[in-house]
Amino acid sequence: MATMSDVWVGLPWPVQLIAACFVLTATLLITTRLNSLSHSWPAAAGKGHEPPIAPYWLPGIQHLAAFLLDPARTFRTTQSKYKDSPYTLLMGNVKFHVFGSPSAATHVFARSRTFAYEPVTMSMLENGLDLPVADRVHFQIGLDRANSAEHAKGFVVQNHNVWLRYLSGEPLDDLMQLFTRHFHQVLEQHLDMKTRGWQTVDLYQFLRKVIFDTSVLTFFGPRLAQIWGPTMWKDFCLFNDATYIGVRTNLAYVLQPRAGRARERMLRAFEQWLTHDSEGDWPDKDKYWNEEWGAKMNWERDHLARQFGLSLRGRATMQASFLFAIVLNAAPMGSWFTWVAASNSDRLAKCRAESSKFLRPSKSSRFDHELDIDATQLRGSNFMQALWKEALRIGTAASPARVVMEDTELEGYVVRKGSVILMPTALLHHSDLFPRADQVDTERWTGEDAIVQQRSKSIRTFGGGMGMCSGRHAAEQEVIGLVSKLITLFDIEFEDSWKDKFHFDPRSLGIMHPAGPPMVRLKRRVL
Ligand code: HEM
Repeated sequence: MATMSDVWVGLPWPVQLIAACFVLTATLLITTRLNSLSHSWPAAAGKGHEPPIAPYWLPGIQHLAAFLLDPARTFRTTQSKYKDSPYTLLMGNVKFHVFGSPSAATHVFARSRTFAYEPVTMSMLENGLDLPVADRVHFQIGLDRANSAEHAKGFVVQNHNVWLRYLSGEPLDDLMQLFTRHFHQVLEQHLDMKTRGWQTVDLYQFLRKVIFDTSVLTFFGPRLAQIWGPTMWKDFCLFNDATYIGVRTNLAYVLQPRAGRARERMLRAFEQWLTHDSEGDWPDKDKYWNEEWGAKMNWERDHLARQFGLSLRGRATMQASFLFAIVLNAAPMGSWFTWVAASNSDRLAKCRAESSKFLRPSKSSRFDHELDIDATQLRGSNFMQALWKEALRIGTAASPARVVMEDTELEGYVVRKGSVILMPTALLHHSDLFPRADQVDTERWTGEDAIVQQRSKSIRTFGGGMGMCSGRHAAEQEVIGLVSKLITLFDIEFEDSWKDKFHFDPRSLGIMHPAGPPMVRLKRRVL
């Protein structure tokens, strides 16, 4: 009778090779899984343990592949195994502790020395935008935190404060009025505003382009598009689309050379844009905007960057990172918020009624469709605010991250220096505080009771603490204003497959973009 070894010897060598590889791989995977299982048992809080490590199969890569493929599903399925306890995902041997409770997020965001956001920004600038090595020192933590005088703080904090100053209050209202004027001008270029017939568009791509063109003109003035040239839009899309992986590793632009070249063209355009009269003062006659710089904050940020001695490429990176921040999320939010407002007839009727309170025909006679926004009335519209919160809650994929700077305790668990705290909105926005969490329900946000406040504290679309999105008020005015105008000016019909459901692509950095084109038909309304 033939033994196993006789059978093995009788096999052709390619089959032997495949079988040997299979056995080796299976052994490696099973050993890794068994080894990881031994660290994965839930540990009680207050006993000096780190959050348990969720089991994994792949050595080295650990949870990275699952996380990149579908972060929200990875967070939710793993959380369901650990009930209310935090847990740890390992990616490239770095520990990412996942905390899904609003109280943990509040604690972390309030302690920016222990849980730092600078390394997160640095990763984006280093990987996504290839910040020159010599400039990186200005983004490292520890240079400035102890100083209280503004001029003695480091670049990151001073730069953040410039954003805060210009993206709130009067400077923001001024900028948003300009945004509104530019929006009408850009809309004319993308839709036939004269016809009363139906026009079909891919809502996402259409709004993405409208928001991009309007933002470039409003925030950077007309020179940037002239310098960048005809490849501007394509370059930005190539760069933006590669950046899901690109914020994590610069390899994304090596493996996708077209995206790498597009990024290079973008940075060169910004370099050239910066080399005009850049040593000069801000002219007294221009309040918050001029054609050279667009928004005054760009001039002020560049002034700061020059004071700190950043290279020309470093300064270009700073400006490009702002372009990325203003378009990345506002564009998908535009199409998703349109769907939230217009896909349901009750909501649409309410939105139109509310919009009529803060939109008014423009005094300018440029376009018959031009509407001005009363920002104070907009902020006071409870219904629009509730709808905005629901849209942020459901549409966000982001997981704000902070790097642990010293060994400490969080919610009774030990977290060690060098590990990362992740606070996924996939958990925070879908907790028990939000029954039927996948459905848009503005009623969740009515009343002043404690539960509404608790819900508000759970919404972390804009992050929190020192790294919190400085453009959150701008985003709110911009997107609510733009969508209100769209539903006021047009009847909107979604294609059948989008009527009842918006299909999200979970592989998104902040707000989820749609999976596939949400086709809509638009027809001018008689106002
Ligand atoms: C719905 C749209 C938007 C979303 C969801 C969003 C979200 C975010 C998030 C999550 C961060 C990082 C926060 C953290 O790590 O804790 C961020 C940073 C930032 N965002 Fe936004 N953003 C949006 C629109 C905008 C707009 C329109 C602007 C500007 C006009 C803007 C300007 C910025 C800036 C400047 C930062 C960096 C803040 C800093 O490091 O000081 N964002 N944003």
